[in-house]
Amino acid sequence: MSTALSSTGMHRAVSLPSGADVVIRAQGVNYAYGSGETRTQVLFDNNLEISRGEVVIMTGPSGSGKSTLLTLIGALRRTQDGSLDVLGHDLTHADGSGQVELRKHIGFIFQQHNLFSSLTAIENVRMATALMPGSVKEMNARAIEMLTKLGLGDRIHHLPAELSGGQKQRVAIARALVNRPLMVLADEPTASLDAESSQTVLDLLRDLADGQDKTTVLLVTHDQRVIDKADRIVNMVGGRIVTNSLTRVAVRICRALAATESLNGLSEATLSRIANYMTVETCEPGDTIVTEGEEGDRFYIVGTGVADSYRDGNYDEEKCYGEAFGMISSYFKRTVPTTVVARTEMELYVLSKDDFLHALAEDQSFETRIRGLLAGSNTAAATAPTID
Ligand SMILES: Nc1ncnc2c1ncn2[C@@H]1O[C@H](COP(=O)(O)OP(=O)(O)OP(=O)(O)O)[C@@H](O)[C@H]1O
Repeated sequence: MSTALSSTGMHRAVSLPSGADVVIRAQGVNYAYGSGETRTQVLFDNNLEISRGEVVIMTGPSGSGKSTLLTLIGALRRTQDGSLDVLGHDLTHADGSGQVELRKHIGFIFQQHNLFSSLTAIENVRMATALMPGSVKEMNARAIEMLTKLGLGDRIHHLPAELSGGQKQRVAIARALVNRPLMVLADEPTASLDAESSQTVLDLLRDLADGQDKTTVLLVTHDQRVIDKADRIVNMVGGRIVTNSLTRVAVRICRALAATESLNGLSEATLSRIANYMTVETCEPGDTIVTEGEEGDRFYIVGTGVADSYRDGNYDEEKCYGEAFGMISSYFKRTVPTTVVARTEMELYVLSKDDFLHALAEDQSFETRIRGLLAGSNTAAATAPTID
C-alpha cells in the first residue's frame, strides 16, 4: 500500500499549476487618483495570476477598487506602480500604441453600453468587426450569428431607441464578443438583464472559456447567479485583494460538508467558512490515507470515491461521500481511531490542524459537531482539549 496522496489545488491561496498559461499577472500593483494634495491611493499591493480559459469573478464592496483594477488590466488606464503583464503585453512600460494593440484582443462589456444611436443592432456589432480582417460577407455572418446566440435574431435591424435596456446590453455584449477576443473584461454585464437573458450571457461566456479559443473572462459582479459559472472568486476590500478562491472546489466542498451527518444543521455561512479552510487531495486505489494508532493531524471528508476502514485489524465500515475520518491528536488527545484505505480513486477534502484551529476560532459550534462526529467513530471519550 502506498501513501501517495496528491494535492490537486489549494482552496484558499490559489497557486496555478506549473505550466499554466498565465495571461494576467499583476505584482505589487498600486494605483492613485489625483495628484499633490488631492492624490488618493485606491489600490494597494495587488497580486493576481489568471490563466487562459479561466472565468474569474471580482466582488467586493462599492469603492473597493474593482473597476480600477479591471481598467488597468484592460489597458484603459496607465499602470503607475507595480508590474502588470496581460496577454504577453508588459503594461508596466507600455506606451499608448502598446495599450491600443492589447485592447484589440479584449472584449469590453460595461454597464453603459455606448451604442451608436444612429446605427442598427447589426451595424453596431459590425463596427467591432471592422477592427479585424475579413470579407464583408463573413463579418455580417459573424455579427448575425452572435446576435442570434444572444436571442436578438429578430432585432438585428432595430435602432437602439427601439430596443429595451436589456436588449441594448445584449447588443453591446455581441459587439464585445464578435471578434472572438482572447479575453473578456466585464463590469456588471448582467445588471440590466432578466434571469433568462443573464443565463444566456453567462452560458455563452462559459462556453467561450471552455471552447477551443479558451477565452479568459474576468467579471466584476455582485450577481450570485454567476458563481456557478465561475472558476474563481477574487474578493477586494479597501483596494486590496483579500481572498482568491476556487469556486467550483468551494461549491463541491460545501456540498460534501452539508452531507456530513454530524455537521447537519450548521448554517450555510458556517459551512462555507469551514470549506474556506479546506484543501483538496486525490488518492489512488490502495493508498493508505490514515493509520490506526498513529498521531494524526488532519480530518478528511470524502468528496468522491469509496474507502474501507479497519479497526484492530478487522474490517469496520465503508467511507463514502460526506463521511469523515482522521484525527487531530494534539487537540483531541487521541490517536487515529481507524486505518482508512482507498478502494477507488478518491477526492478528499482535508482540514489540517492549523486550519481546524482557525475554523474553531471563527465558530465554536463547529468544535461541538466535530466532537459528535468523533463520538460516533471511536469508543474512547475525548478528553478536555489543549491547544498545542
Ligand atoms: N476617476 C476617478 N477619480 C478619483 N477617484 C476615483 C475615480 N474613479 C474611482 N475613484 C475612487 O477610487 C476608489 C475605487 O473605485 P472603483 O470604481 O475602482 O471601485 P469599485 O469597487 O469598482 O466600486 P463600485 O462597485 O461602486 O463600482 C473609490 O474610492 C472611488 O471613489
